[in-house]
Amino acid sequence: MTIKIAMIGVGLIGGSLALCFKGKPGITVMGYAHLEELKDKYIASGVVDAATLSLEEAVQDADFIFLCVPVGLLESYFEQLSRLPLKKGCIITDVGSTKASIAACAEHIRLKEAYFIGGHPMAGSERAGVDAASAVLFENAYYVLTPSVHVPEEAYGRLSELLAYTRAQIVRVEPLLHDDIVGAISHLPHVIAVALVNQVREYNESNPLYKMLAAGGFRDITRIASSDAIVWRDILLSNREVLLELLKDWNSQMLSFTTMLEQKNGEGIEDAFRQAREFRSVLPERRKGMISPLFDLYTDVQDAPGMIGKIATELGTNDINLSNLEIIENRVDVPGIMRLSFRQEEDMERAKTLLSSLGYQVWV
Ligand SMILES: NC(=O)c1ccc[n+]([C@@H]2O[C@H](COP(=O)([O-])OP(=O)(O)OC[C@H]3O[C@@H](n4cnc5c(N)ncnc54)[C@H](O)[C@@H]3O)[C@@H](O)[C@H]2O)c1
Ligand SMILES: O=C(O)C(=O)C[C@]1(C(=O)O)C=C[C@@H](O)C=C1
Repeated sequence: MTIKIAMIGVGLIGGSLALCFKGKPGITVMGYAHLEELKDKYIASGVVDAATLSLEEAVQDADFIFLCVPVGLLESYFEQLSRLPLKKGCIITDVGSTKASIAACAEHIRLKEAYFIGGHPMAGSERAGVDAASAVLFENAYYVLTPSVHVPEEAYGRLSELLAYTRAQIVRVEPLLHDDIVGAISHLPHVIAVALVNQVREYNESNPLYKMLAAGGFRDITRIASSDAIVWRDILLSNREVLLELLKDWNSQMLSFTTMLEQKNGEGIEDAFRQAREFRSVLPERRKGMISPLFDLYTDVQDAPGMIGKIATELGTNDINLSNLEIIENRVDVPGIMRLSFRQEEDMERAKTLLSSLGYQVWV
């Protein structure tokens, strides 16, 4: 039996899903591109089996259709699909970071022979486009599905079964609840990161020392400020009402810090840090693999040509799986100058033993 999957939008998320499915038994992945140059790029990058500029051709006889475009385009694509001949029992799903608006749209435009199941993989990155796609992006991440009451269990089961290729863990959530929660843990943090970077950017205009001294703390909290402008414009506008409430609460949090500082309330500040640390320490372990390697090792290496290659070769020769290697430009917050990241703790331990035995100073 063959399964045809149509990916509408083959960027970071669509491309990563395509990579999870492509080459699996009986599966063919067809990408839809709205621009000629993208069609060629999707094919050249090897992320899909085939690509087309025709939406009709992309979805013809498809068993699954994934809408992986910015949230602001979801409803228009859903509407176009509802007018096209689709295979009986076809499942349309999306990956949008908000779920209420597309759920309402699917409620309004009832499909005849197909089913809609909203989806949202809780993994991503600040990068965009097919070049950023990765087959391991969703590994161990949660993948939210928001089926309406009209979706038969059989269809939900078929989609869940396909998504097993992502190695993500499926979780079922109501669309409105999804938007409340994801608003707080994803959308608000993006707003805060962007606002913070822009605040510092303005200070930096009068003194470039700001940029120069920006260390780990600033980088840690602002990575997501580099996210794609169009994707995030759409997410924020789609979850506007939730965000307006969240921002009110955020302003209260800021006001509380202002008051504590005005009143020199050290105890209050300590409490705030302690409570935050306690809550953060019980968050589930970092789940996704691509940009958040689990086990980091730091080593001090001489600034000499070939050092990186030498270390990488030693690890490779000893069958130690290195996930990422980074030269740290700013050393204030970490002990070494090279960060080696491993997906397996065992690999990290073996690397530590090996590099120590070769005379490198190593910190975990
Ligand atoms: N970035 C993340 O971390 C993340 C995580 C989970 C879900 N999402 C959601 O995934 C969806 C895609 O985001 P992404 O991060 O993959 O963005 P992306 O920019 O990497 O990919 C978007 C894709 O849509 C295509 N596209 C743009 N306009 C189009 C149009 N008019 N018609 C057809 N295709 C068009 C782009 O060419 C690109 O291939 C969004 O809905 C986003 O909310 C993003
Ligand atoms: O890790 C990141 O860079 C992300 O922004 C991923 C992230 C998030 O906020 O956690 C962003 C958007 C999503 O819809 C899901 C996940």
